[in-house]
Amino acid sequence: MANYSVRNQVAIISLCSPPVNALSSDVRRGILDSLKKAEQDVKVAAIVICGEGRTFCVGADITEFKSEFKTFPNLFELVDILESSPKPIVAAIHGHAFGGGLEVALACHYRVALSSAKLALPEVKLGILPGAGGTQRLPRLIGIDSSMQWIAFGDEYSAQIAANIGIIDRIFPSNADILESAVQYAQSIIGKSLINRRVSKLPVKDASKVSHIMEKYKQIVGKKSRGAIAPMVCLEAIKHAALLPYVEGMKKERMGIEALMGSDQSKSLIYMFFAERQVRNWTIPGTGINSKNTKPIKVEKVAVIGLGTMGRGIVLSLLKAGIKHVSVMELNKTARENGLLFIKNILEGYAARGTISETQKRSMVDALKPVSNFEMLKDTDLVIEAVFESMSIKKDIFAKLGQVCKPSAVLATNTSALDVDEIAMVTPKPKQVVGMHFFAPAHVMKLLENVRGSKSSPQVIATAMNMGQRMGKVTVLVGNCHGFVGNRMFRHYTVETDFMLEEGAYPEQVDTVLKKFGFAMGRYQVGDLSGNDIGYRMRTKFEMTNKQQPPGAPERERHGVRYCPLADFLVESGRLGYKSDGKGWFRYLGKNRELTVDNEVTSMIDSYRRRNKIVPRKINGEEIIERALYPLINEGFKILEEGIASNPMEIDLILVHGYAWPRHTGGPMFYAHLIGLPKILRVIERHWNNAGLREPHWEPSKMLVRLVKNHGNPDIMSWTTLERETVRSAL
Ligand SMILES: CC/C=C\CC(=O)SCCNC(=O)CCNC(=O)[C@H](O)C(C)(C)COP(=O)(O)OP(=O)(O)OC[C@H]1O[C@@H](n2cnc3c(N)ncnc32)[C@H](O)[C@@H]1OP(=O)(O)O
Repeated sequence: MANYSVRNQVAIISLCSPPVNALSSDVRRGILDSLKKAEQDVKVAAIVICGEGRTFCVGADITEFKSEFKTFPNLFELVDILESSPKPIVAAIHGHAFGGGLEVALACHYRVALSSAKLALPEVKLGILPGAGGTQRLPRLIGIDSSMQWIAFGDEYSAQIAANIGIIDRIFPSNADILESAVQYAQSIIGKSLINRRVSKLPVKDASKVSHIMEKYKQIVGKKSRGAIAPMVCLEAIKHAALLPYVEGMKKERMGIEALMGSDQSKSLIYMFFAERQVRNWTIPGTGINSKNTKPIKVEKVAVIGLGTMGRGIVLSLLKAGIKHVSVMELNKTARENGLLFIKNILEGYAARGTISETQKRSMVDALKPVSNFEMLKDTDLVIEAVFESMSIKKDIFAKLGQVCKPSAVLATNTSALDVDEIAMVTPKPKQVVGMHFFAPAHVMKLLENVRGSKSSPQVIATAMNMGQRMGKVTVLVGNCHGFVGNRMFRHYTVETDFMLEEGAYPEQVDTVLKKFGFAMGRYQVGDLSGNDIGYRMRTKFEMTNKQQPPGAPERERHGVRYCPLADFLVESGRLGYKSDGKGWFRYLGKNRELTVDNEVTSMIDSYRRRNKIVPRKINGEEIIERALYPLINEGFKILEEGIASNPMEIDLILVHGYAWPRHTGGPMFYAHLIGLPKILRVIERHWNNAGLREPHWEPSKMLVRLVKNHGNPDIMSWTTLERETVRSAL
């Protein structure tokens, strides 16, 4: 709803829909009714629209998208009504003016804001476009170029930046009373002509350059938002602002939003939006323990052990989260010095770019406390171990931590696959131990996969979850198993793509198909970037690599299971990827490290096929997608079945934020839901029937089988409940 009052000739319409004043049908109706009152009241000479509570307005109510066009006034009707008001309207912005909220502001005749306010048209991130005149009004205020930048990427901007380019007319200090300031501002413009204040009537300044600007953004969008439809539709709509009169441009905008709203990509992105919020409410399956009934312990002092790539990133994440005491322990002198230098340089960079102030930078540097022995960690609240991935080294460290740390200290390991329970058992209090699996570089990557050991106490889990949220991470709680959720699922992707190389595909073909699907890089380029030796080291642990096999051992089999040694050959011939002189699955040439196909790799694959009498066959894009992605989805169902993840959203967040799975498909589980579970199962069963135990990753998940058998293609939100009911009724 919207509240209405009048103060000294100024009518105040305040949006009131906690927590973020989304423009639900009630709020839109409230604005319209209040506007009518203000227009009819002869004592009112100007109008202020503001938001109650913490924010101005975050835009359309996403939960009402299905009925957005049905109830009067919808948003695009409302903005035109506002702009045509004969009385001047001032938008008073604090907090956020996002999406439809900014579009309402653009329809007002003046916009004032607190310096702390943030503005954005982020609709593209929901797979739609600003459908309430945003694509037509913004170019008339700030030009085509800036509008494309704002709308096609949906990023937020400070009120000051918005003022610099002409969106905001007056900025007030962040501690000012926004309503009071806006009312005074409104009084100052009473009686002024509105002729140049109706944005839809203004010309687009750089309209003549539209084709050139459009080309520039098409290129950027093509690279940055691979496979996403909405950014291109946004660009098209903005182009129409330059080429058509406002009314015609609005028709095009409307066609754009009608095409996008309800599309699979938009559904996926909205699902992601809610998943990122839902995941804060963690739960331990089957126990009744959850974020609502468990409190974290207070964490003031944190320690990080190990200053390698992971440790450095974790320290930076802690500093950014405002932790005022971060002990860092690295016994290797060179690694310690390099690590500290790296951290300080990054902080310098943040300060130089204005991401943090000089004062903040100084206090972050002051918070760093290098320590040289375990004794010095005795009053630390949380220790995060980030040393080399070796069980014996980690056990050594945890045994020492168990002796010196206070009993309430939370002891976390940043392992990416090792058994958290085994590590915990060397301490006197295994319930204090938890996994905190960061992703490299930890100060950049948004994902934190927290691992609950079988003994981890609820309070310890709550502390790790809370710390992740303080660091601004998408923090997902998972159970303890080899590789946890992400690495466990992703392994099948690499295994199966390598099988396709054996059978007839080439790395460039596989990567092209995966990039078309939406991955920023294909499986083989990723291998080259992160280093093909990482997987090799892992396979070495299980004695699987080519070199470890005795003479005469079958080349394509390990422990009775199908195996492809091509990745081993690559590493054993020194092709680790970017870092080995630009040689990996591909060759990276020149200053820009241009990716090129390398005949040496092609020959290696060809001769391997000949040696093993494999007759290559044509593998099409559909097969590549199914075989690369469906085993991973199958594993996702096994993870749900085992209670390693509590719901599909958690799995999707992990794959999207940690493994660059394209966000606009909603993650593997949502993608499966869009494709339809019966089809997914059919393909999995076909492979399983052909390969059997030689390819165990194709063994269908029992949960998937049960869901399809009992419910066909149930809604993703009901999967875990239906599974629980089925299992319970079978007992
Ligand atoms: C014709 C179509 C025309 C226009 C289309 C649009 O306007 S589409 C909407 C465009 N706006 C957005 O995409 C903004 C989405 N919201 C955000 O990005 C963040 O909420 C924001 C504004 C940065 C604030 O972040 P903060 O961390 O402060 O809050 P949080 O995200 O936790 O949100 C609090 C609760 O509000 C719910 N919510 C937020 N935005 C909306 C929305 N637009 N519609 C409905 N609900 C919204 C959010 O889910 C949180 O709910 P909770 O139950 O507490 O988890």
